[in-house]
Amino acid sequence: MSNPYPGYFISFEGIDGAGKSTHIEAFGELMKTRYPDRELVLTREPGGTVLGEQLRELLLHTPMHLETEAMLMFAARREHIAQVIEPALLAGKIVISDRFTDASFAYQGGGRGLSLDRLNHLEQWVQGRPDGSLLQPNLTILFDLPGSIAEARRSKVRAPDKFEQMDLNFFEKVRQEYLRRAKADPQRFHLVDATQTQDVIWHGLQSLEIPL
Ligand SMILES: Nc1ncnc2c1ncn2[C@@H]1O[C@H](COP(=O)(O)OP(=O)(O)OP(=O)(O)O)[C@@H](O)[C@H]1O
Ligand SMILES: Cc1cn([C@H]2C[C@H](O)[C@@H](COP(=O)(O)O)O2)c(=O)[nH]c1=O
Repeated sequence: MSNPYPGYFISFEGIDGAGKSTHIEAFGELMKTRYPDRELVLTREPGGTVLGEQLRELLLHTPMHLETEAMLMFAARREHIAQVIEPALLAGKIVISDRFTDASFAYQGGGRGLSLDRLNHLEQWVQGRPDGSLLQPNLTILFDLPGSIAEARRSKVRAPDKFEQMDLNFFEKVRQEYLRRAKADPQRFHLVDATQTQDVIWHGLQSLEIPL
């Protein structure tokens, strides 16, 4: 079901190091140029609110039970939706989020092995609307990259957080769950072959049709 909001919601997804952050701001600028009448909200998960950023600190640096981790991801998301995403969409804005619920299915589900049933329940709770539909991005841009290439790219830039310390097998499972979800919902997902050069990827993003 399509979103009933006048705004438009885009999420960027992919395993750590796939190249989302490299492109997200430029993509936001592109949206501003293309749709000057629309305000843009650039945000991220976990995060996007004061509480969400505090939860992000905990989630990225503190070991915890898998179910605690999943519930905190969704708690941060609930706050994000209530304070940022839904008001912006109701006001007709374009929202671009660096990650959303697909990340929970990919990381806590595919990567760590939490049952998809549990995640579906949390998703219903947090994103369910009175008419029974779910708040979902209109478009999800998935940067797909083998874990080994992402690992090499990551190691050049920064000290790893809790997730980035996971091994290749973890990231391959995360990647496969992202790909499974993309295959199950081809209308929402746009798959980017992130092995390509930044220029080629950027060119592809520029020619993406956004039905606004
Ligand atoms: N197409 C590309 N080819 C080669 N290197 C790239 C490409 N895209 C991004 N990089 C480099 O890879 C590194 C990781 O990119 P980036 O930070 O954008 O990944 P990310 O998906 O946002 O990761 P995270 O989710 O962990 O924040 C950066 O050093 C970036 O310059
Ligand atoms: C939303 C969300 C995120 N994660 C993980 C994925 C990443 O490793 C970090 C966020 O770091 P980034 O540099 O901003 O990409 O959090 C997760 O495991 N589950 C989620 O729902």
